[in-house]
Amino acid sequence: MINSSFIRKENMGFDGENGIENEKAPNWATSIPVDNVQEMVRRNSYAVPEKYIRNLEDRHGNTCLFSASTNNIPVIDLSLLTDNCKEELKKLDLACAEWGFFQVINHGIAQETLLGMKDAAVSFFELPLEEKEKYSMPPNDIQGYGHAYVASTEQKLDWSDALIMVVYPTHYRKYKYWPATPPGLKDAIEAYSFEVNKVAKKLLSFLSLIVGMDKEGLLGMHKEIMQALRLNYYPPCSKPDQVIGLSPHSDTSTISILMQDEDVTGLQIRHHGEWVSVKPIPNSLVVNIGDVIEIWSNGKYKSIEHRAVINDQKARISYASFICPNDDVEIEPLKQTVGSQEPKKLYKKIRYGDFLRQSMKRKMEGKAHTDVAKIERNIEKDL
Ligand SMILES: O=C(O)CCC(=O)C(=O)O
Ligand SMILES: [Fe+2]
Repeated sequence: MINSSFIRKENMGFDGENGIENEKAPNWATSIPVDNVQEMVRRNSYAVPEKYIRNLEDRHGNTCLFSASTNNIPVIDLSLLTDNCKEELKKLDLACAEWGFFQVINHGIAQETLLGMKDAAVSFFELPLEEKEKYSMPPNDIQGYGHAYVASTEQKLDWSDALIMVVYPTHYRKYKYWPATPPGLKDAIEAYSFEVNKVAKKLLSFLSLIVGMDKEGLLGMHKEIMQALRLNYYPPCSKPDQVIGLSPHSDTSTISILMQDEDVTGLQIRHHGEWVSVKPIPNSLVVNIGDVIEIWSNGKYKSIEHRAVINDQKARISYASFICPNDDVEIEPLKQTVGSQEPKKLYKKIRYGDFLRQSMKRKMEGKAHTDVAKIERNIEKDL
C-alpha cells in the first residue's frame, strides 16, 4: 500500500529540467562545516593538523595492505549475467555472501561517458576555492561541496572534500548545488548517472533472483529509486599513514556503484578482519552491498565496512553512486530470506527515510549505525 506522504512527494510538481528550484525536495542531514582539506594542502603541503591524526588503532594496517590479496575481490561480468549465465549468477551470489563487494566488467557504459565524468570532476576540483564555494553545503543539508558526517567539533576529521548531490528522482534535484563551472560538469553528471542507473537496475534484477524473487522484485520494493552521487576528493598527505581519507563505514544504500581512478589505489574493504585494498581494473565499476540488502536478505549478504586511505604524492578522486529506496519504504527481512530456525528475523522493520537520517546525523563509524535495525537478543523469542 502506498502511504499518503509518498503520494504527496510524488505530486510536488517540480520543474527541475527548466532550472526552477524545488524548495520541497527533502533535506538529508546537518553536518558541522570544517576546513577545506585541498586548500589546506595547497597552502602548506606538510601541515597535518592534530584533528586529522588518527590514533594507532584507527590507523591499523594503513601502510601494509597493498598486497597480493588485492586481486581477490570477485569480478562479475554483467554481460554474462544478461545472457542468463547460471555460473555467473552463482558467482554473484558468492561475491555478495563472502565479500559484499565485487568489480563489474562489461557493464555497458561507454568509456567516453566514464571519461567525461572524470575529466569534468578533475576540472571542478582544480578550480579556485572561491569558485567551488559557490556550491557550498548549507548547514542543514549534505548536498553541495563540503563535508558530510561531521557530528561534533571533537571528532577526528577525514582527509577529503566532497561534492554531493541527489540525482534521482529528478524532482529531488537541487540544481543550486550542480556546479556551472566547468561548463560540461552538469551534463557529465547527468550522462554518467543515467548510465549508472541502468546498470543498477540490471544488478537489482540479478540480486532479486539470488534472494529468491522474480527479476522485478527488488526494483519494485524501492517504489522509486533515489540515487545520489558523491565525488570524493582525497588530496595527497605528507603523513599518509597517520590520516584516513574516509572513515570506516558501510553504505546506507541498497547497492553502491563506485568508479575509481585507475592509477591511485585508495579503497580498502574489511574482509575477515583484515583491510584489503581494491585494486582498480580499468573501465570497471566497484559494486558493494549496502545496509538495505543486508536487512532485506536477513544478514545473508552483509554491507561490508570500507574506508579510503591516502597517497603521499597523488590526489585521488572517487565517484560513488548510492542507489536507495524511497524514504517511505519500510525495510525488513524479506519472507524469502527468513529461515525457519530461530532467530528468524535478525532486523526489525524500519522506515528507510528514518534509518537514513539517523545514520547521516552521526559520524561514520563502521557499522554502528546498522545496530538501530538489529533485533536485540532478548526480544528475538517474541517474533
Ligand atoms: O573513495 C572510495 O573509494 C570510497 C568512497 C566511499 O566509500 C563512499 O563515498 O561512500
Ligand atoms: Fe562508502
